[in-house]
Amino acid sequence: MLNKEKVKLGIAPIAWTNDDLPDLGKENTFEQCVSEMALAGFTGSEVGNKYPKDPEVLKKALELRGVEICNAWFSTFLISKPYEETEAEFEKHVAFLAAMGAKVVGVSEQSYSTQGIQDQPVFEGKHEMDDREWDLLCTGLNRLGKLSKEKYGVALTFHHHMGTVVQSAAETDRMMEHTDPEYVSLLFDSGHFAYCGENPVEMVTKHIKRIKHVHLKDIRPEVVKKVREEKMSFLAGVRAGAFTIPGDGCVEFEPIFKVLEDAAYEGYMVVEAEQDPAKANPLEYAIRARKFIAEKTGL
Ligand SMILES: O=C1C[C@@H](O)[C@H](O)[C@@H](O)C1=O
Ligand SMILES: [Co+2]
Repeated sequence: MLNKEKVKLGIAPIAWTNDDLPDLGKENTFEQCVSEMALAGFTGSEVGNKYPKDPEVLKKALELRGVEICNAWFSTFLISKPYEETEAEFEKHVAFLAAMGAKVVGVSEQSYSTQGIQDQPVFEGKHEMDDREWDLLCTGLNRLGKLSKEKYGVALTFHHHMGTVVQSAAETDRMMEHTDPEYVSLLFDSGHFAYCGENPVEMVTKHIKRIKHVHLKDIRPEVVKKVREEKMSFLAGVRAGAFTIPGDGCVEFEPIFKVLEDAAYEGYMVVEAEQDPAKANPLEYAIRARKFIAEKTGL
């Protein structure tokens, strides 16, 4: 059994309103989103664009609903911009998270990322880093992680992601190997490994000692096949329903939960399933996801 005191459950606002595709869920308000998260039985949330920027205002709205902020995405540009530029933005972001009481920050290297490019097939043309870029990335992550840990008590967790320089198992392994475990941990996202054809169970097993945040994301394999065959972009795939809640796709979650349980994982598991809210009612899917987690883990 996963330890109820140590493992908390969150859900990402991206199922209600998608910051990368603002027309998806534009009618859904911040209040509806966080109220429905609470109603479905989640106590943690990540941060969306509609969330109040003032930490006190946000805290009050969340406390009323028994929800807290557990993480927020941060895009780094360590291999394409001067380190200082990324650090200045990162520090503001981490200060906000620390004020909200979050324990981790989820970082993704977005230099040359194809994730937001509408007409770029997600399975083609991804940037491959050379040795110099690998060094810039890993050195930069260590520096950012040291800053967030030592100044704010927030752990840097790295999010591997489709269309980015760290997408595959080999790229994730290399990033982990060349960063300092003191300062850089992994944000394990089951959906992104499954999407690019990697085995999420192998990846969670290999990196469990350094995983400090988990995204529970599932994929619809028939949609991902279509994305590959029809050379669709990442965002076109999202619209078509490539992602869904855990238990609704082909990812095997039982062995993933078992690895987390055996390692006495402590931290958040966050349901993250961006899809069109007009087709997949966010409250309904949140309730289904919560039920699935309860059935499989006892949480
Ligand atoms: O953690 C994530 C944040 C999103 O913005 C992203 O595109 C999604 O796929 C994801 O895993
Ligand atoms: Co994710």
